Amino acid sequence: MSIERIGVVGGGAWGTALAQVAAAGGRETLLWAREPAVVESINAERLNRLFLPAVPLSSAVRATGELAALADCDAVLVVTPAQHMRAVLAALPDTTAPLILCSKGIEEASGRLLHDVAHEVRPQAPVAVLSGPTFAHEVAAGLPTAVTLAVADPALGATLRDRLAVPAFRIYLSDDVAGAEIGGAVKNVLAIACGVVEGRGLGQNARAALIGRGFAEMTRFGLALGARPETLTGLSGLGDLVLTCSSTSSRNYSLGVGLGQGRPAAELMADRRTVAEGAFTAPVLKRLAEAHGIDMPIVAAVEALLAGSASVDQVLEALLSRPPRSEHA
Ligand SMILES: NC(=O)c1ccc[n+]([C@@H]2O[C@H](COP(=O)([O-])OP(=O)(O)OC[C@H]3O[C@@H](n4cnc5c(N)ncnc54)[C@H](O)[C@@H]3O)[C@@H](O)[C@H]2O)c1
Ligand SMILES: O=P(O)(O)OC[C@H](O)CO
Repeated sequence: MSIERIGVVGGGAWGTALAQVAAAGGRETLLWAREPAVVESINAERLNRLFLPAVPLSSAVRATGELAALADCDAVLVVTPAQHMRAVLAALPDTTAPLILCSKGIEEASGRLLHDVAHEVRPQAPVAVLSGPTFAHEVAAGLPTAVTLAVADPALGATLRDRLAVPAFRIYLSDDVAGAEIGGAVKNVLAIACGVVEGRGLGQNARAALIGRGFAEMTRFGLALGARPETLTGLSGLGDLVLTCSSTSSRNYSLGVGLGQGRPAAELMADRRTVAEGAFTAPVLKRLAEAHGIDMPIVAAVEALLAGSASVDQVLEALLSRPPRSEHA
């Protein structure tokens, strides 16, 4: 199987950065963007003025507002916000090209992981997941980055890796598709919690404690849903958790900082153009954890803050007054 022409669905920061990677070496890459202003600024100025304004784009990246234009792509990177993925996949032209899901989240209405959504909507297409510690602006600027590419078929994985990898964008293969997705979805919720710690001035010990205990929650949830431990300790799990929990470059962490400063979630979410996926993942993750009998108190605290059903001081009090337990229980 030869993969030359890559399509990218989603002209936000991450879709644009991935289009830049796919266009390395001057190979034509077609980016579908929902906003006509994004299509226009990429084609006319080589810039995505709305979502990634600081990085000049390769002339091999071409933008379109028509999903039908992706019909003859050999592979399609899907980079919409998680809650819109089903609708956009359903609107894609009839293609059996591999779909590489690059979004991080869980579908709120169904509780399904995104690769399950993709299999349901596009049963003929092979599905892969690309995830890991990746701030879009750094990838687009060519800074060194490593990711997990998870796909059931190792031959397809190798073909996709060989087409997409460049020296500064290292791709590690895995066949643990669910595991790669779970790390990326859960870390966004935990990053909100770490932002709250900063916003409320709780200190760096507290942030490290949240990363450690948050990782315990990610591990419990992941193992219950069939993820492998080495996936959760790898790039798409612990690697991404560390990145997102320690930088205001993260939209999720920044949202948490605002919550920690006592600003209401509704105010912080209003008029947001960019997506903080953890805000949509938290309620469905809490629901799934309860349904599976998995203890996830940090996730529950973030959900309560976002829903406005508890204050920062109340969730802090609840977390600190939990009965002592074994670290490994
Ligand atoms: N930005 C990053 O550094 C980064 C890195 C890795 C993964 N991701 C993931 O990639 C996904 C996309 O994030 P992003 O950062 O590229 O987005 P963004 O925040 O830069 O932009 C928002 C995106 O949402 C799209 N959108 C809004 N309403 C829509 C609708 N109704 N239907 C379809 N699309 C709609 C916009 O067109 C735009 O592409 C998210 O799941 C995110 O977690 C982002
Ligand atoms: O800005 P965030 O919080 O969506 O994080 C971006 C990436 O997922 C980091 O890997």
